[in-house]
Amino acid sequence: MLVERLRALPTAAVSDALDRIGVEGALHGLAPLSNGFRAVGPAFTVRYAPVDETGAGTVGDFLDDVPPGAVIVIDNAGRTDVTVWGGIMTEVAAARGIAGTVINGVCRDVSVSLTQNYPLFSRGRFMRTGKDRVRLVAVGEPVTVNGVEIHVGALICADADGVLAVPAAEAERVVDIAERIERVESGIVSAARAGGALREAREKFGYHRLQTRSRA
Ligand SMILES: O=C([O-])CC(=O)C(=O)O
Ligand SMILES: [Mg+2]
Repeated sequence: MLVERLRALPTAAVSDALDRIGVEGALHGLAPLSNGFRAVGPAFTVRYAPVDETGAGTVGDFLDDVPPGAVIVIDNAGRTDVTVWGGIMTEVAAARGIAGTVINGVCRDVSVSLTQNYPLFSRGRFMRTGKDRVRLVAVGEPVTVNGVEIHVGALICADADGVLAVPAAEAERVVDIAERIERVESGIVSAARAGGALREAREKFGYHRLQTRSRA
């Protein structure tokens, strides 16, 4: 299954595979709260906006609608001054088998995520709540993070290096290419460890052009 194959791949190889087919999927500026965090699964998208004149707004009630195995992608327009995720949400998401949460913004109650080993990826951490400050404006609609459009069902792949969104229609091709890149890179390391020159191993295996755009 595609999600399982993706789970075995580092984001670095998947990113190179996206480069190779000319698709933008890397979400610049997002990082895990802990280097051990890894999350792979179909995106469940959510978007927030600042509260309007009614002042009514809150954080997180959509969680009851998220299926197990999904990766929640929250777009709060990159805001770092108010949270859109916290400890209660972490506890509930972890208990329900949600694969992780990616936030174009910040979260709080970080220690709960670390204790629960629940994978969170964000622009950072901050304690001031989004309650009364943001309102949910879309669930299940495409969101755009740093120019990358993410649709529901795009495969999210996140690890210590950061977060990628792979469009569902390209996922099989991307996984095939990324697996090949991993095999080639292993071959280079083996050849260099066996005493060969790194320069020669890279040349022989075509390292410099693994990620180069190709129509083949
Ligand atoms: O206000 C928030 O960011 C939500 C929060 O603390 C929680 O879910 O525990
Ligand atoms: Mg809290």
